[in-house]
Amino acid sequence: MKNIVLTGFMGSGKTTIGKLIAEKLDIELIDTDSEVIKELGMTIDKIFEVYGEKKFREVETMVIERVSKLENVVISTGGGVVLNPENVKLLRENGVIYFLYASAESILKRLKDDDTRPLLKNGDKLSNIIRLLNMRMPFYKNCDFEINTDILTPELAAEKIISIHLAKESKR
Ligand SMILES: Nc1ncnc2c1ncn2[C@@H]1O[C@H](COP(=O)(O)OP(=O)(O)O)[C@@H](O)[C@H]1O
Ligand SMILES: O=C(O)C1=C[C@@H](OP(=O)(O)O)[C@@H](O)[C@H](O)C1
Repeated sequence: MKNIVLTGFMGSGKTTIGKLIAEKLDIELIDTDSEVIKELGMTIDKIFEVYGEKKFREVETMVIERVSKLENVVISTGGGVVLNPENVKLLRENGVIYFLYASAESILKRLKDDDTRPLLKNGDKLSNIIRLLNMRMPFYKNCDFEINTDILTPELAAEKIISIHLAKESKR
């Protein structure tokens, strides 16, 4: 089976929905943020503080080079992965890319009390979300399928992705 690759903004539900899909299909879940954390031995927040975003992106691409060679897995990516066309190209080789849409208001609600996302830390959270979301939308829209998480629970979003994916697989 081709990999199920989840993309979308911070708080769009990639980790939550990725876990549900992996459980339901009984396949492995790879989380690129967790792989970067393992690689550098510190939290994402600390990586940004100590090494800066550029180094984080380099290691993130190194991780994607490795995990995109796998098959039959769910890959939950960091929200900035789609910004590098090389990452998208690699992930598409063995996978189908699902964009999890969430509005700025939903993202704010979900991440209101979260302080683990360094890009949302300085300044007003909603302004940061709107600015980044607008800038990134063309990159997210370039994915293969869009799932609106504003109107679906994680459970229903997982089921929808599975049904699209299995239907696509049966036609291969
Ligand atoms: N479809 C959804 N509806 C409501 N809340 C959601 C949904 N998807 C995720 N959440 C909540 O949003 C928060 C962030 O989700 P998470 O899976 O960590 O996002 P990501 O991995 O994309 O950054 C979690 O508290 C999660 O329970
Ligand atoms: O959007 C981004 O640029 C980032 C999203 C984060 O992952 P989540 O989308 O899982 O929060 C993490 O990779 C890092 O903080 C950068």
